[in-house]
Amino acid sequence: MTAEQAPDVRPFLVDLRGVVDLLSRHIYSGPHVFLRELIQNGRDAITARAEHEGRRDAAWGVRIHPPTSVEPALRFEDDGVGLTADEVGELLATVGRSSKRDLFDLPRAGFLGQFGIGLLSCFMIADRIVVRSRSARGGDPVEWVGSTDGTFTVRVLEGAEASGIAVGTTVSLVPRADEAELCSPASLRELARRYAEYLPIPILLGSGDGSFDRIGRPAVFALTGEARADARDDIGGLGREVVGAAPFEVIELHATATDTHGTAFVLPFPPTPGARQANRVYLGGMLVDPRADELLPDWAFFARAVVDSTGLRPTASREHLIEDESLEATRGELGAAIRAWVMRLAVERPARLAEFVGIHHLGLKSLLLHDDELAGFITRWLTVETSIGVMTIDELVRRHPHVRYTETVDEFRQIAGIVPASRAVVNGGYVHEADILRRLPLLFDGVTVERVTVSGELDSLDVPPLADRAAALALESRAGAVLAEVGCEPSVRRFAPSDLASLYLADAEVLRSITRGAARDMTGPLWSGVLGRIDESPATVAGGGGAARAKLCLNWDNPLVRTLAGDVDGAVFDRTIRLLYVQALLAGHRALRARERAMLTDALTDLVTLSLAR
Ligand SMILES: Nc1ncnc2c1ncn2[C@@H]1O[C@H](COP(=O)(O)OP(=O)(O)OP(=O)(O)O)[C@@H](O)[C@H]1O
Repeated sequence: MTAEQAPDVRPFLVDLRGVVDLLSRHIYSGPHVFLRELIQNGRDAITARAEHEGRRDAAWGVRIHPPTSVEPALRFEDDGVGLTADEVGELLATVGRSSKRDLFDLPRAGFLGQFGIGLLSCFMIADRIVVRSRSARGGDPVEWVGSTDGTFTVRVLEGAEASGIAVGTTVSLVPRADEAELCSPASLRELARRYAEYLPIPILLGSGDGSFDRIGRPAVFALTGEARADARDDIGGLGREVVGAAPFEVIELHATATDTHGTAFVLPFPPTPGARQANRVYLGGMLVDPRADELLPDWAFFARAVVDSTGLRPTASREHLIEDESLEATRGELGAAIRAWVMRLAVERPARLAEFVGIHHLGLKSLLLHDDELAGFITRWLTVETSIGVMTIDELVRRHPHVRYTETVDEFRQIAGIVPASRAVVNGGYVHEADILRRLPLLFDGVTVERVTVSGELDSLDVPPLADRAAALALESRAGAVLAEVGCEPSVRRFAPSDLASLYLADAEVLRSITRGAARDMTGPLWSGVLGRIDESPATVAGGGGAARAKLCLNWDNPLVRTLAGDVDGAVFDRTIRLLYVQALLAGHRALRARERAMLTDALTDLVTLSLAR
């Protein structure tokens, strides 16, 4: 070939068997979608006929005839615009060719199809597709027969064969034995309902005796204005179906950007952790995605939406939405509607908002950290655990404008046991809790927050009265000698209730260091060395790990502790202190180390022996 010779331009050759395999295995989720594609083609053909004739007949629809013992083919009839002989060759026999794109190759408004592959999905259940059609534009009817081997025939029907064929199209296919179940009346009904129950055209399922069952119901979820108000009960009923229980609330949704209308149902229970949003999306009344999780913003985890749209775009499989600008804009508008509902609830029905927050508090907590405006409305209705009981943040800041909180659940448990009601402390140990508490000064005028620690609270406990100070100090030093072996330091204080003799208290870092110590005892030399170095590191020592020790807080108001401060026999004193130590550990839900278990057994045995000897 010389440089001047025109290149030999040739089209790609397509092996239809490969295309069918591609569609069935990699594009569509399964063979059942063939019915959706047929219904969609019928619906588009009716739209095209209405355009062509300038009128729409309400009776135009689609009729599905399930296979019978007499007639093994599934027949699918529509009253659409039909096809001429030329169109059949052009549109049905060319993979990827569609009449539903405009001059600029964009999807035509009002039409559901656009990719020019839908009809091929029928090859997933049958080896031959027979299409008979009469065009509304005139001419004789035509028959197109396509096979999985990639061949097709076209013939014009005349005379007796043509008589009785009305304007519209009939697709016939004999399902392969392995797909026969899919074409049973029950399965066809289920599929037609799933995909097309909201299509605004008659969809009739033949029962075999010439009668038809109409499938479909009004798309109440997409109604607006007065019609919506009239359909309140039906919308509530749909909500029960979607949510599995009566929805907490029903919110009207609109997104003008994509002509999307629908309803969000607020869950009456918290969603399971990690659950997807599962919103139902219809395009032009046909189901696209029953579990779309990209329709609403992530934060709207408490709602399940059902919407119908003409502006959102489906993927080629028509089973998902394309993540594009229009979906983003829609998400924004629908999110704004849900947010507006929350705000309205706060102003108009605060008690109901409190109920909502009570149900969804876990998820809402993470949301509030990122949304100041919502936080302003919702935070006060969140409940928190405090040392004087569970209460709303509203009540907390009214009773204690200076909010004292702990960073961990462990610290909270320890502190809650010793602080008086006037110095209530809030448990900030649950997920997001401390972050929310720290933001309270920004949300409420005059509120301040303070993080409290175990050692700080211990320091603020009352000391014994002046007259008893010497005896208390002597008790501390005598008990200190006993507890040195377990690295614990006694501290004599006064706290309620007085029948509580001792408390084991330790800051978070001290507890971590104790855990590392226990691990060191159990692991080999390598880990032992690593864990040891953590305790010796400057950061740990500075943080208290090296110097700070766990405290056994002895209650000066307790009669046993007072007795111990008196003239008690050395052996009895030692054993009693050890028992108080172990008892405090157990009461604080601390795991006993080997040496503490031994301490418990020995102390009990010794005390019993001593008392028997007397
Ligand atoms: N029942 C029908 N009546 C009239 N024309 C039809 C019918 N079914 C298919 N066609 C014509 O055949 C073309 C190809 O149909 P096909 O279902 O393969 O793709 P599509 O509907 O255009 O797009 P999609 O792949 O998105 O469904 C259609 O664009 C339409 O012009």
